[in-house]
Amino acid sequence: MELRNKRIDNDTFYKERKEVLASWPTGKDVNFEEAVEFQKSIPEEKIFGRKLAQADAEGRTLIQPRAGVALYTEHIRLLQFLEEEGGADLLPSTVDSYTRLNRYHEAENGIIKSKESGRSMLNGFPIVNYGTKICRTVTSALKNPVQVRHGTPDARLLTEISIAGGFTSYEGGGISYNIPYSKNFSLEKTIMYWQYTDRLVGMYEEAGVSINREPFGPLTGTLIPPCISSAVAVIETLLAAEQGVKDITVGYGQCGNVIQDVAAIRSLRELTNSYLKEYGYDDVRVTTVFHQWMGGFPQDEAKAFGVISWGSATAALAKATKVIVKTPHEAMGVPTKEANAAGLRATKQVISMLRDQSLVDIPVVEQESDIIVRETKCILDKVFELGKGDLAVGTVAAFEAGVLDIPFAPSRYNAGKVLPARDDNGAVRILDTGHLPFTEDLKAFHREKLEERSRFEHRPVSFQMVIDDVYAIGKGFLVGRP
Ligand SMILES: CC[C@H]1O[C@@H](n2cnc3c(N)ncnc32)[C@H](O)[C@@H]1O
Repeated sequence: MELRNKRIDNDTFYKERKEVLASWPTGKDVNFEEAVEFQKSIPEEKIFGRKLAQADAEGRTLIQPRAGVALYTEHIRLLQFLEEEGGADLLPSTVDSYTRLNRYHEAENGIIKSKESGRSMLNGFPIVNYGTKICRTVTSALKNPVQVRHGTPDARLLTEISIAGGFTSYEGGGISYNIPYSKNFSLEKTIMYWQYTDRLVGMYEEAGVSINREPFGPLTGTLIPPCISSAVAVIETLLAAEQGVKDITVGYGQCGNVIQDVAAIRSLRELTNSYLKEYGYDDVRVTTVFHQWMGGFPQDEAKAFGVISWGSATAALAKATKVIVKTPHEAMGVPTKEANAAGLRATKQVISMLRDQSLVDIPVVEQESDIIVRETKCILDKVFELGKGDLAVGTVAAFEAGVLDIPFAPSRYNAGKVLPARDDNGAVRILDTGHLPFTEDLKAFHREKLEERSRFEHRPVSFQMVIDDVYAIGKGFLVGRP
């Protein structure tokens, strides 16, 4: 089948679905009509998109951790602890790395070793191996809505079992779970795999079951200019909407300059709504998610709480619908449930104290937001042009041409020519625009911002600034000063 941004027809979908459900034994337990009935039996307060919509309407920021362990009994205990002791408003199930690569045999071994050793030998929850019934045991044991978080280029079977298993939200996308995560995975293939995922969500929507979808905003989490993460988020939103998805949360990873971060959330919401409207998807609900600092973390737990609180404050001041919470064990690896709950409590404390304040409409944020909107439109207009109007085809062509280019991404399909560096206030600017289709005035804006830093530091604008900014975090700073 050729790549096209077109709703997958039923015959094609059902033919592919047979192969997908046969790709691991637990796939045979998935029955769409039965799963629809199960999803309809889930209480209102556990429907992910409903809770997001309510918070958005009230201008509140919900808190959500990442969490996942190998044994499902332990996973239930972990998630119950995070909602009881951590105060999580929304729950995750972070999937293990083997499952993300469709290596279910190794995930199976991980479960066995975990049972033998009494500790989690996987870095997440292996949804495919457990299958529908056990997933329902997990999701039914919790008070709050539960979302599947992962990083899977071919997530078709994972989607089937996740939704049948009672999860009411699903993260990821054909670009955001490929380019930042994989080296050799064909972008064309992952876009098509994620069209399958979104078509399945669309079919649940048509059957009266609303599943929230969340493209992965942070991408590589390293100095990502807001216009690049916004362009990817809008593309994945439009591709999902074409398949019938009606409930979308677009995301962004904290970069560190508060004005720019607040502007990034403001412009992301504006861009997503305007592009949905422009392309005729008038009935898609849009919310936003802010990811706390995705860069390196200090080992010292008190310092880590400082980073967590800073991300919490920015999320609150940006009026993000939800914030993804880090833990004081971030520098070490998979956190204990206690550390995870502590990160949540610190976050809720800051979010609550700042709930009556906002920076969204202050002039400097509006100015920064306008820049991001103009930059993102330059990119997206070129993507549509390269695709001769077809967004999916245009996306593949845009990566080939370097029009879409994600800094520090491992994928061979990524040009890797765009070089970001921080300006004198720590905002992420673009030192080398590569093949980004920016207008001259936008290029001049970035050059001038970096010249300001150059004058302050008495050194030329150079690649050394990029290196210094990457290493600055480890020294507890944002801007890598000489
Ligand atoms: C996107 C990367 C983020 O996911 C986090 N992460 C990955 N696996 C788990 C896990 N199993 N439990 C908690 N956090 C996790 C990791 O610490 C990092 O902050």
